[in-house]
Amino acid sequence: MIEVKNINKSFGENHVLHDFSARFEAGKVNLIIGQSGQGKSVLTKCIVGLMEVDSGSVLYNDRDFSKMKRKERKNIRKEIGMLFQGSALFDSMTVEENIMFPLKMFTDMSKKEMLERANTCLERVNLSGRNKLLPAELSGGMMKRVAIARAISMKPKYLFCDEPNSGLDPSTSLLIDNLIQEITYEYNMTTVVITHDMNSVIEIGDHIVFIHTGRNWWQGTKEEIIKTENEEIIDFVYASKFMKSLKGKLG
Ligand SMILES: Nc1ncnc2c1ncn2[C@@H]1O[C@H](COP(=O)(O)OP(=O)(O)OP(=O)(O)O)[C@@H](O)[C@H]1O
Repeated sequence: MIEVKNINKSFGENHVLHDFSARFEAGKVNLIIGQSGQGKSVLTKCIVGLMEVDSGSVLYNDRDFSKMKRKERKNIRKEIGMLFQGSALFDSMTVEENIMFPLKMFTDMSKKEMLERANTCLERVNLSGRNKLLPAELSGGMMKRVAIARAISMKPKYLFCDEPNSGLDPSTSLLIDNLIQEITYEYNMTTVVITHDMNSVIEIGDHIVFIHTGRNWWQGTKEEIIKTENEEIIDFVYASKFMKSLKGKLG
């Protein structure tokens, strides 16, 4: 579980996060949604320690990240898997080498152990036997699956996904969403997904945090978001007049 308590973050005069608090539970897909520029990326960077908060705290299973020394932070980072926008695979490395990269960096596993782990992860994302392919030989959906395999190679407790569906067609997006959901439940991970994709919200949103003006404006489940009368959410979810006209029918 990750708990964010009263975070404030400013850049000069620009006060981006205002007393932001939220809980992201283990074994759940937690979504952070909101319009552009509302603070989703800044919040996520503060949580994973890529940015320092001005005040407030971030707790990983009750361990206060902001009070930790460098070494302790490093240990927490080993427990975090990251799935970046656009997959961010190393072009010159094969599928297998990409997946083994974090293992080489952060563990003292033998080559044989790393290969075994890479094969297990590849199997989990339905890409068994594709070990020797280069990223250029993969489709966008396959690249994303390799990136997921790499993200879970260290058996993370926490998984962060930044716009996992960007650039994918609707059916491939659904496959990726389902895979993220399945591995979250299977490994009891605390998964945090930043997304603009309403299909993802409806498909996998166990817990949804809607960020608006840098505040935790609304939170709830996928069932609740469809029914809410919160004006800002309605504007976000049903962005067009056409979608607004469907609202009653969907609810
Ligand atoms: N490194 C930075 N230095 C200064 N200001 C920043 C920095 N990073 C973000 N900001 C500001 O913080 C605010 C929130 O940005 P953020 O990237 O978190 O928005 P977002 O909700 O993730 O938007 P998008 O959906 O477009 O990615 C913006 O006003 C942005 O200009």
